[in-house]
Amino acid sequence: MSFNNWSIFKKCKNIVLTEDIKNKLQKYYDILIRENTKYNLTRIISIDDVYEKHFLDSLLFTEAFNLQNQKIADIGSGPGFPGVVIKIFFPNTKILLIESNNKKANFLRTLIKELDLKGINVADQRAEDLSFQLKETFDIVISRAVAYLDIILEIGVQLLKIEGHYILLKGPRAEQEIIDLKNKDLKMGLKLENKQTLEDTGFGIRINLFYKKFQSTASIYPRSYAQIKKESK
Ligand SMILES: C[S@@+](CC[C@H](N)C(=O)[O-])C[C@H]1O[C@@H](n2cnc3c(N)ncnc32)[C@H](O)[C@@H]1O
Repeated sequence: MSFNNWSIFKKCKNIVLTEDIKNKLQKYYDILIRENTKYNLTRIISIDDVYEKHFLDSLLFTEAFNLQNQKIADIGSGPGFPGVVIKIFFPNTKILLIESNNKKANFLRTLIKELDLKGINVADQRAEDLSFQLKETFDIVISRAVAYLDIILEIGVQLLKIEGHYILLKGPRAEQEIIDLKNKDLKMGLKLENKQTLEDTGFGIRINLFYKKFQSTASIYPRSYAQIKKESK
């Protein structure tokens, strides 16, 4: 099965859709469907839905943020969203996919190998456990659909360089999640700089949040996952 509705990518004005990219996306789709029964990766399987609700959705934040050659950590990549899609469209970025589920991490390794992607690696660990080993290493930390805002910010904050950006691809509850933070972002050295509200593509409105790290984060963060979760809404 092949995809034809390329006009949906016109929503992303700063991307160039080359034949190589089109071929890689097709291959990505084929591998995803082939491996889905084994790894339980996604409930979205129709080709049009995967391209729009996974591939395109992983890229829309680039309308509000300039991607070039940054070093990026994608926390909880699952089937590779957004990290693998970013790598396909922005090959000069350097990406670490952090995925705590071993099976999914194995899928990501297979995907990277079969797509012949370079400058992208997989860590099958919890992001918070990498905090001090990879402290202030990344220009960008990004995450889609992994945890409530107060939890995901604490889990990944130490990985981010000072002046780096934490980008959260969130759903319609984002506004409430910001309220529930109760300034925890500022306490950790993060400030909300921009908010991008996108039209509903079937999952409700997408709200992308752009935080900037204005100072080093105190070493009490991240606390144990149990403690973070206990305090969360
Ligand atoms: C709902 S899936 C979302 C996957 C993908 N980002 C997407 O948008 O489709 C959440 C993923 O995050 C992973 N995950 C959850 N907590 C994590 C953590 N602390 N560190 C690394 N991965 C985590 C889970 O194993 C799961 O694969």
